[in-house]
Amino acid sequence: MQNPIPYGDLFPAVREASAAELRYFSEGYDVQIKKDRTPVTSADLAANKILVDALQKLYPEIPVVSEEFDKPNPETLKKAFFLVDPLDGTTDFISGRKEFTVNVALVEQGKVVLGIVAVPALNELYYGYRGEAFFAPLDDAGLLNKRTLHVQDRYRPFMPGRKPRVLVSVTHSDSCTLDHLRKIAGVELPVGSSLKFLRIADGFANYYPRNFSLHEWDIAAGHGVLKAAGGNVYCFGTENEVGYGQKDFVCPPFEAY
Ligand SMILES: Nc1ncnc2c1ncn2[C@@H]1O[C@H](COP(=O)(O)O)[C@@H](OP(=O)(O)O)[C@H]1O
Ligand SMILES: [Mg+2]
Repeated sequence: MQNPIPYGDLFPAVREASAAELRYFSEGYDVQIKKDRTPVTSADLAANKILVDALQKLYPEIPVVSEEFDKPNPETLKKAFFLVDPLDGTTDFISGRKEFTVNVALVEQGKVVLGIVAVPALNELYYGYRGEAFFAPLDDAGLLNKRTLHVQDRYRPFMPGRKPRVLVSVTHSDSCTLDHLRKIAGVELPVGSSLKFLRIADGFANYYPRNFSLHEWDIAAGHGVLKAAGGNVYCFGTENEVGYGQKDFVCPPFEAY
């Protein structure tokens, strides 16, 4: 295990990136379509610059991988690296929905150890590091009103007699996840972005299956918070925790609970 990281030093940059996104959200922004045919806005790029600059200044020895920045060969990232998604839920953002997030995770030896997720338009900040997770209002700069997050419900997939509260994407669906949701027959709760992981950590829901590959930056920070709160994210249909630094930063289908 590496030395503990003073992750609180990152909160000012997370707040600054959040404030920038809110300005674009209310005042307008440009949208471009990337090579992978997903959208990126001027808000994604502005937040990305704030976060990447801060990470490189604060922790010059730790490489940064970001959806909107650098995607080195994962094999060069043996020890530790940051995974950043400056604006997860870009489609929600463009639709005027408030469920978009700022995401920073730290991966050590292939496992997520730190997750920081801000939800600018809902004034929420979640963070978790090595077994301790917290919620605080995002504008509570002194963290005077932080509270501990700990999952209460030990739900596991297909528990007999249980009808889970299941998180589903608002904007993306795929046939494999839809088939699985039909089998589960739970109460479906549409929530945008990486906020879904936090809605398990805060007890609103208990299960988030995705039988489809996303990118590691989409899930790492939410995973970090959920894991520190006592939950976890597993490769779909297994009890193996999702790891990071895989080829092209593509993560496997997963279940969070
Ligand atoms: N079918 C799909 N194709 C491409 N990207 C997808 C996808 N489904 C989900 N994603 C990615 O997953 C992220 C969260 O989506 P969701 O709200 O559906 O959980 C989005 O990240 P970004 O907004 O950072 O691009 C989106 O790009
Ligand atoms: Mg994303």
